[in-house]
Amino acid sequence: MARPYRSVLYIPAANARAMEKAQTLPADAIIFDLEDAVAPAEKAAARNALAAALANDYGPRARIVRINGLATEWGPDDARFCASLRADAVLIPKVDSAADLDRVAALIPDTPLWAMMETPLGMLNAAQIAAHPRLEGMVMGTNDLAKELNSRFRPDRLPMLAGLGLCLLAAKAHGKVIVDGVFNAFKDDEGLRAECAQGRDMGFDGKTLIHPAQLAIANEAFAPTDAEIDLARRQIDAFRAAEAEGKGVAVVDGRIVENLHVETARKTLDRAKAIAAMAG
Ligand SMILES: CC(C)(COP(=O)(O)OP(=O)(O)OC[C@H]1O[C@@H](n2cnc3c(N)ncnc32)[C@H](O)[C@@H]1OP(=O)(O)O)[C@@H](O)C(=O)NCCC(=O)NCCSC(=O)C[C@H](O)C(=O)O
Ligand SMILES: [Mg+2]
Repeated sequence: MARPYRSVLYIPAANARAMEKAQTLPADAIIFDLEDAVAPAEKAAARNALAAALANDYGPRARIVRINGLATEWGPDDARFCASLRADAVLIPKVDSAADLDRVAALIPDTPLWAMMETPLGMLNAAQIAAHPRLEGMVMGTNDLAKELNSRFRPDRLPMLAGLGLCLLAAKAHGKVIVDGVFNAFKDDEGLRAECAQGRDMGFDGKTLIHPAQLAIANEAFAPTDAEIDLARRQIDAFRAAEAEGKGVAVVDGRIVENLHVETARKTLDRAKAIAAMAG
């Protein structure tokens, strides 16, 4: 992973103050939202505010712009606007199939694309969406998915697990970034911490967030712990020593270490390095 996506903060592009504030917030990435967080009457003004904001310096934070769907009255203008914008990626909402990506790719020839995974059809077509050559990342849209499923919000996210799993498998199969959905109760730190831990355990790269108060929790949850970094170093050293003795297996803390574990250990160290680089 070239850069971390532990914390991916949504900001309504109509909110100039929040966009200014984000230049110094400890977010790995920012989603400047032209879609659901912007009222219909503010769509055009939000585009102008966003163009002005993106002239500013967001440092190492990835700048992702979420457009409206092409089938809406604002989508085509958003796409044309993004074609001339210096953003790191364009995020397309409610992607049902790879054909949805083709349509946006034709209007935005250069910028990497990301897909909101938030419809039942999108879940079922996750593999073809993840395989799209212009796609760089996926974002779970668990609010829209819950709406489409008519499911209830539960702390264990049982109704979401099939969709989360399908998208994770698709993203990992094609080497794409995948970020978990938002936690709506932005004043409930314990609830957020538990949901971040679940997302990290499942294999997500990070979590989308709606408020700056959520950043520290996500950054901690999706970073390797000191214990994981220490273990990774010891596994690499032990395996190297075993190899020097002509063995293919080492033992660390009573557990076997093989080639595949060394690969995971190297990824852990790379991830820690990328996170340290974010801090400057
Ligand atoms: C949820 C909010 C409406 C709360 O706003 P507010 O009441 O203004 O919060 P605070 O007073 O606590 O704000 C304190 C300061 O922090 C700044 N702030 C607030 N939110 C953000 C933000 N997202 N990014 C950057 N800065 C932010 C305020 O400006 C205050 O600053 P200061 O003036 O210095 O005190 C609000 O947080 C909000 O609008 N959040 C984003 C909502 C959003 O983007 N929703 C759409 C994305 S979620 C989604 O669509 C998911 C998906 O599609 C799905 O289907 O699941
Ligand atoms: Mg949504």
